[in-house]
Amino acid sequence: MRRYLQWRGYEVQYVQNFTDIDDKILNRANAEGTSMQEVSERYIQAYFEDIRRLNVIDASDYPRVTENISAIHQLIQELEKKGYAYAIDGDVYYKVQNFSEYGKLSGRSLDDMQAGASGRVDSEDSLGKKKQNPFDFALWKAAKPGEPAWNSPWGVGRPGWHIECSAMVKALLGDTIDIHSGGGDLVFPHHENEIAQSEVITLKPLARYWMHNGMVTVNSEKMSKSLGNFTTIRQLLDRGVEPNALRLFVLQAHYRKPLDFTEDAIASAENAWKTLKEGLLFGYQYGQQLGIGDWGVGTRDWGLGSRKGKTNTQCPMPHDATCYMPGNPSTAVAPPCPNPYVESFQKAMDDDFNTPTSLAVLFELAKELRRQGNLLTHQGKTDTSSETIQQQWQTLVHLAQVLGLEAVPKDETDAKQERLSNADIETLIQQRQNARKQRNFAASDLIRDQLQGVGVTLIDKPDGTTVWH
Ligand SMILES: Nc1ncnc2c1ncn2[C@@H]1O[C@H](COP(=O)(O)OP(=O)(O)OP(=O)(O)O)[C@@H](O)[C@H]1O
Repeated sequence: MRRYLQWRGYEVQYVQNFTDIDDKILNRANAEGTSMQEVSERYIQAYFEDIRRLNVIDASDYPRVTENISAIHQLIQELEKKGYAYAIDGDVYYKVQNFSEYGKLSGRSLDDMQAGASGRVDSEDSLGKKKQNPFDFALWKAAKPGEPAWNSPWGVGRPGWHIECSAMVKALLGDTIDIHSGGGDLVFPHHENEIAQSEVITLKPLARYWMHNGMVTVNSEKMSKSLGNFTTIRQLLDRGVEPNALRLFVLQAHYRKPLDFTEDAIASAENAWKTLKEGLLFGYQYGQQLGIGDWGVGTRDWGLGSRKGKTNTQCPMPHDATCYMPGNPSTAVAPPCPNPYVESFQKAMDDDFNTPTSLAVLFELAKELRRQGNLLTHQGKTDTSSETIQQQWQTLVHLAQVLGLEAVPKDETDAKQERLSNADIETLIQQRQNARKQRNFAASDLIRDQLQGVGVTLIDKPDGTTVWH
């Protein structure tokens, strides 16, 4: 999302907060005999390690709750002053009844919710005596013995969960933010409560857009820590799943939809990445053969700066049009000129970040390049002009980069190693025939899959021979 907005010419300030204090962290620290800080720090570092392996750009800021206690105090005091909060026995609660718009994000009405929750007692108010309404929520909690705690106007305690986000948004970004994101499981009560806390103070919308991602599911159930049905990013990467394959796994579904995690889905994302990677490496493999040098490979200053109204004089295509200038280029490949692929990609992404459709554009290009590559390898020529192929490749590299998908050969020989001659293919087919005769199907499947991975499909004929394309 961030890369796309930058590519469209927006300046993006992206703040991502860490909840470094909550009941689960405290329980873990107690179980381990360590401190809350120690547990939080360990998982924050683990998070950075994993997310960077996935090629996710760092946020502009990573505020933590424990670093924003005074901003939290200030907000709670303002809420109290305006009659939206009340203190009782060292706790402070938000009075939902006083906010007439409570429930507007999730489409719930307080009256309906109250009817459905009569007699309900929750863990924040174990005796059911402190809250005036069961949907009032804690802004500040009196400290229990042994818990980390801060002095406050209401006594020693710690912040409730929801207030941290309102306080950090206000402190770091201002009254209204453009986009607020988060998991769909947070719409109620978390985001609803954020709105309630922020908007009665600022009298402005908290966010212009809410982007809620669908849940990753396992057998149609949410993948979660508490259910224990999770596989971590690290487990997947450590067993050899490529970061880009994981990206594809996520991007192939629209972000608002659920995403079912299965081994088959990961395997199919890995296959998809092989196809895309082949396309992304095309220029490094065939640029020389097509007689147009390295196509900008090695030049690292393409298109820096704003995309608006600038003509890229370095564009290798003979034309007058404005070339695309991504805000954050990290590849050494020249940007493409305007073309229907770029338009389709942009149209899909402008439609609430429709990544499945935008990926289809990438695969169309990758498959076309694979076709060209096969022709060049096996016939030594193609009917399509070098300029056209060059544009297709540059388009693919740049659009893929907008989705954080990148592939660069480790060294120049690397790419060539993946190139098989006709004789190589025939030899592999023969080896596969031998394996099949010996009923070693694991070996024969491996050869077929390896060939498929580089774009060579084998077709077994009824007469026992194998042809390929
Ligand atoms: N299965 C999931 N798919 C997508 N996002 C998720 C999923 N589970 C949690 N999130 C998001 O991750 C963030 C952290 O959530 P949280 O710590 O509550 O995880 P959790 O696994 O649901 O925890 P627990 O099971 O202990 O309640 C939230 O933004 C949440 O919306």
